[in-house]
Amino acid sequence: MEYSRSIQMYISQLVEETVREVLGNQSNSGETSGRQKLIVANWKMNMSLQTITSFVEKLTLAHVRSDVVICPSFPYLFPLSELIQKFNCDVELGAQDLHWNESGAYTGEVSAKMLLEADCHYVLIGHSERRDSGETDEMISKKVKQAISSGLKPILCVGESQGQRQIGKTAEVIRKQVLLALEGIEDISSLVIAYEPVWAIGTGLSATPEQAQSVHQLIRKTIDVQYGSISESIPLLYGGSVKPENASGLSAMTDIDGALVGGASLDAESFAAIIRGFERG
Ligand SMILES: O=C[C@H](O)COP(=O)(O)O
Repeated sequence: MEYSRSIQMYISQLVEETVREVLGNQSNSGETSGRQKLIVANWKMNMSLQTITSFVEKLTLAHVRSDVVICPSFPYLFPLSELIQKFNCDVELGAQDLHWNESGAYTGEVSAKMLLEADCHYVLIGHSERRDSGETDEMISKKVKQAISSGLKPILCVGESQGQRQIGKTAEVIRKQVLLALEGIEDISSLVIAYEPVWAIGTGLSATPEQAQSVHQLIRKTIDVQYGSISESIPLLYGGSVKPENASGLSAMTDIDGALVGGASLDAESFAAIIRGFERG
């Protein structure tokens, strides 16, 4: 009797060790990070007053569980905020940009204070479409500082071009973009980073989960070297042709904590399907 109990204990110990070993080896999938999934819609210069109403209504009915943020064009922030309250929709608002100064003679710009008044909690900074229009790393860094000091959560966008990837410069470009954007910033507890390879944006050509994971790992490592263990709590989103079909594959990667979705976020059903994909992954 005693003998069979110790065999049983030995077997269950062995099973436990094997399970631990298998899980330990699955560094790229299935591991629980403890980070809540965050799915962000970047509507860019799209939608209308009419379409945002039906969008919020449909998204509310989809009853998604993840943290969801919608970043509309500036004029839609206030009506969207009202719709979110009206339908009791569990999403937060983000802006697509901000200025680094508090106020002044900056025609066409929007301040952090104005975004907070419009009920924004997040703000995209350094999107490649803005970098393309002349936004420099220095401007991006000032915007990140302004967002953090004002109480907005910056979603810092980084990503390499196709040419940079082809000549093997991806790691160098990403590390540089991250470090320059965070130069002189001590408190990064509210930071979110989105990895968006430029060649995957709006092209239908998404990075594979493995390609994205390897850059996300590099970003986390870069933050770790500079800031230590807080790197483990920074949400890292992937963006670039995210669709319902590739969401769960991306989400299964250890360092992919959510998505920044462009085109596929314009339709409430496809956006909800992406959110569900991330919840499954
Ligand atoms: O901000 C979103 C990204 O630019 C991705 O856009 P996309 O999903 O249309 O490729």
